Amino acid sequence: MKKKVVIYREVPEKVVNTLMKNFEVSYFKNLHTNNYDEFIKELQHADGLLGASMKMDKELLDHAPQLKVISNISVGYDNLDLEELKNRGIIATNTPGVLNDTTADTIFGLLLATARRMTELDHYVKSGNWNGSKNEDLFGVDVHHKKLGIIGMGSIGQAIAKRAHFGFDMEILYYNRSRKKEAEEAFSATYCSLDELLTQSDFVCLMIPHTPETEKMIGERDFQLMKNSAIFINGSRGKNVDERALIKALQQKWILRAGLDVFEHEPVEKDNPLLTMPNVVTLPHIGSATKETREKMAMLAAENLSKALDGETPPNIIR
Ligand SMILES: NC(=O)C1=CN([C@@H]2O[C@H](COP(=O)(O)OP(=O)(O)OC[C@H]3O[C@@H](n4cnc5c(N)ncnc54)[C@H](O)[C@@H]3O)[C@@H](O)[C@H]2O)C=CC1
Ligand SMILES: O=C(O)C(=O)CO
Repeated sequence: MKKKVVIYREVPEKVVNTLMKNFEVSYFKNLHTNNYDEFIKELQHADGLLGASMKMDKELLDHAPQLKVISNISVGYDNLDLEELKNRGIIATNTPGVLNDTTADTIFGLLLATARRMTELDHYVKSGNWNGSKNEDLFGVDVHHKKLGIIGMGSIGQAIAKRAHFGFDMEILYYNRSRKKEAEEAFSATYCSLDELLTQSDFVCLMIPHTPETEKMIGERDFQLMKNSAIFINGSRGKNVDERALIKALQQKWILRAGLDVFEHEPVEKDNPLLTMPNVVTLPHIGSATKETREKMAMLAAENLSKALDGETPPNIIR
């Protein structure tokens, strides 16, 4: 009898077709309140689960007694309760590497858009306000030759550093759990303490995973340490930042602007004050979301899942 796989996210047709060759597949392209009960029913017999960002905790896992693998279509795995999975003997996998360049492009683009006020100016032109010469109140700040502080010099942090160093002549500071000699050699990056990074950087870019240790890692004290001219970019997870402190920092002008791809609650609440601040550029957690990269991620996730169910070692086991 074929093993059963449940997919709870939209994936390219070719991923579904590949999995259907070897497994019985239940595909929930759009999981919502109307089909959630059906999804829970399917979990009862699932051997593998493929998707992204759904919280996999004790309560959900109780509905999946024969589950052997959870394959995340993401590099971040803060949706998984790893301790609980370990206790149940469930393998977890993720999709590192294939999204580095795409995510770095998005986050660097967000940095540029925030510094040069591109969304504000787009609105200015489209709403017919461009009537004559442009005053200083529309000017942005330079990115090139400035100091970029990267918190989390992992794979994506390094792809951002590459763009900053080679494309924009930026000086790079970084803070990480351990030193990254390869980044020091490749991008002349300087390792420093978090406080040094915060006080010296013109741009602070957060690219760290969300763990209990990094929960609200950047808070009121950290924003106060930053320059009043600093631009804060979060491309990691919203929960790494104390969002109330960020709002206060922007309102009190402790920092100049922020570019955010991620929020404490996603989708972000419609009445979140960040959404009405002209000095904030927002994106809907879209860092890795290009057609090509999402396809690569889904294919890799399918490979991880297939290998685990076939009793082989998947390439990207989370340990
Ligand atoms: N906005 C988006 O669409 C995306 C967001 N992400 C987020 O970016 C994160 C980073 O991704 P990668 O660079 O691929 O991961 P990675 O594992 O290659 O890099 C993370 C770095 O953070 C460091 N680190 C971890 N905990 C730390 C701590 N407590 N203190 C200091 N350093 C610490 C690690 O040593 C590592 O160098 C993901 O976990 C995910 O949350 C990833 C992809 C897309
Ligand atoms: O991969 C991740 O962790 C994301 O946030 C989306 O690609």
